[in-house]
Amino acid sequence: MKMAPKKLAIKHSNNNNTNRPLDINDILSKNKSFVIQNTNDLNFIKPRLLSKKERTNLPVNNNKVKTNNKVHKITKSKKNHSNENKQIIENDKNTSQLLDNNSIEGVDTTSINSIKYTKKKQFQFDWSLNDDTSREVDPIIPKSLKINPLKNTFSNNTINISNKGNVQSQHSTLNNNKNNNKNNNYQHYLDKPIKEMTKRDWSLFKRENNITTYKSDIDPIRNWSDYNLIPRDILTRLTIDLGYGKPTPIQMCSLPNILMKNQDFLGVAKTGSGKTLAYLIPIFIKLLKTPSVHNKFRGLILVPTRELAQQIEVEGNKFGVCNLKSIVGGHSLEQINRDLSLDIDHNKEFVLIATPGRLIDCLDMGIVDLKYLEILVLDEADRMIDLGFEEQLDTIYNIIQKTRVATYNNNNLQILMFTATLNGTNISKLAESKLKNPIIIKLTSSSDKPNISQFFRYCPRYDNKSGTGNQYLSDKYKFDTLYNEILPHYNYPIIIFVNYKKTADWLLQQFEAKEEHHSHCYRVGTIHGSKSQDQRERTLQKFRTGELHILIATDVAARGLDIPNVSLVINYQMCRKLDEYIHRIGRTARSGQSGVSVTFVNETEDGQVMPLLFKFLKKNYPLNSINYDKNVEIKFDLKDYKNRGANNNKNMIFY
Ligand SMILES: Nc1ncnc2c1ncn2[C@@H]1O[C@H](COP(=O)(O)OP(=O)(O)OP(=O)(O)O)[C@@H](O)[C@H]1O
Repeated sequence: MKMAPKKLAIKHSNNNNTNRPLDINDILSKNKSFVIQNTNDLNFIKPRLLSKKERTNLPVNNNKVKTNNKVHKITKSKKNHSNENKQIIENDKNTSQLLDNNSIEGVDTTSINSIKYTKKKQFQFDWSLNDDTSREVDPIIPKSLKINPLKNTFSNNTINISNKGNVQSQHSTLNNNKNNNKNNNYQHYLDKPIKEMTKRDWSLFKRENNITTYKSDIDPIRNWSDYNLIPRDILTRLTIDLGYGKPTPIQMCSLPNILMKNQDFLGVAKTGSGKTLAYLIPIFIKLLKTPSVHNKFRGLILVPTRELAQQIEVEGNKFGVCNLKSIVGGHSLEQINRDLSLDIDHNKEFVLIATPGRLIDCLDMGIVDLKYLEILVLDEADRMIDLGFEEQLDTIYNIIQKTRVATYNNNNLQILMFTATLNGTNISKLAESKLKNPIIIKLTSSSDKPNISQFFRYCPRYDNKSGTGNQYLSDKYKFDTLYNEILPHYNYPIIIFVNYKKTADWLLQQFEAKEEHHSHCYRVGTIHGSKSQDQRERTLQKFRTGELHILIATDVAARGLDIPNVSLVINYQMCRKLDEYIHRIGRTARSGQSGVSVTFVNETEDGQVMPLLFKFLKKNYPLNSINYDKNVEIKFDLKDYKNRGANNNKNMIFY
């Protein structure tokens, strides 16, 4: 119910009756003085009920309501300025009353009452307009949240998020928020200079990047330029030439810890997460910072496979700050000797990359010496143990300890280990025996897993009468499934992993046989241990350049190989170890991309490893990334999986 508004006066304003209600002009023209002459004058100020329709048709009144709503809002939001508010309300009230008193009509007094009510009864929140709880400044909400400015429906409220994850506010509202935050001494941790980061900021930052640290009192870097660790030429190479806007989480941790602590280091991070640069950049910086030892290897990187050694050599030499040289099996010692002196700049420091066996040969023959070694990296350390290199690693380590002279740069040999999978006992044995009081960085939370859709396809083993497996029939079924159902849906490059060299060669023949009858042509190559080193290198090079579409490989290609844009990995034969599976599928979905893996399984051949793998995947990967067909569900008892979000599909579609 509302009191009679003064609008009635307007209604009758043309009335010549002397008793007509006065309108505002009359009142103003009477110099704001109104004297009630007789009781009739009072009639129009008597309260009168109005219908809703009448009320909404009253512009004067509506304006008044707006004014009062405004006052109401101000009252609510400015608790910290209550005196000021009081003043505003009082002013507004006075203004209203002034109008009321002068015009008498046009005032909705309930509005004023409501202000009083608001002030008295309504709960006053303990923040002011200057406090901001929006996403842009909330440290708990990850900054990586992408806001598409084009989809922002609030006009002028555009928010740009740069590819480095920095929020740039373009609208005054957000700028105001920032300014206000400054006034309140509050800044998001990514906007702070690194020195001003608090303990809490660091823990939020680490949580956001899935970083777990042990025995490290050095905070990570957030950008390449933090702590001024990286010299200008390396920085230019990283950001301008390679276009790497910011370090990956493992690089954020490895750089400051390795460079500022001079302590041993163990880094565990998923496949394709940039582990190679996580040790190469610190090596470069360390060797550049300290006095040169001409023509001597000051850095050594040990890797399990030849291909990985050569890949690191190529990647590292792109920086142009050190001479990186690789020595691998399959090359004669004469050739290695020759290669070591080719294409080198004597003003730059030397870093050696090697597989353990060949390195021992070269040390024995005096082709290389490690007297001046300052930093040793064991990349894919667990794989080296799996391949039986443990003894060789010990030999190399002993030679280094014996021959190494204490340089003026550094008395300790700094040892770094990197791996994507922590193969329990083996790696901890190695870490214990080789690393002294290491800093350990783990980036292994489930959200940090590569974005791979993993499919499991049941492929039965066909048995002959004697009950032994009919390899031909089994393989034929798999190949037809692969060729007809899966490959047509994917772009190259594609990698097919097998367990045996003979299976690789057989598969190649099947592809070649198909090409005779089909117009579609896959260019396929194989890589395995029985190929000469030269053949292996040429095949890999062709695959990298796109000359080959499909690479059929044994596990020589499972570790570390970085071939961009691999869309699909096939496990034509499931491997025997969980960590090998992780490394194989890790050839796709590298550096933040997504990918697909398809694994052919049956209970006869994979009965031992698959239950363990499914258990592992359930614990460590998002279940909706696991897909399998009905037979896989039955044979491996995956009902529980389905309930929890994995996808089973009778007619599995692999894309
Ligand atoms: N800071 C970065 N920003 C973007 N891309 C990067 C960055 N650092 C490295 N990369 C790219 O990411 C890809 C994967 O890197 P890398 O081969 O070092 O991975 P990895 O962790 O060693 O993988 P694996 O465990 O399989 O050996 C490479 O193509 C590399 O060039």
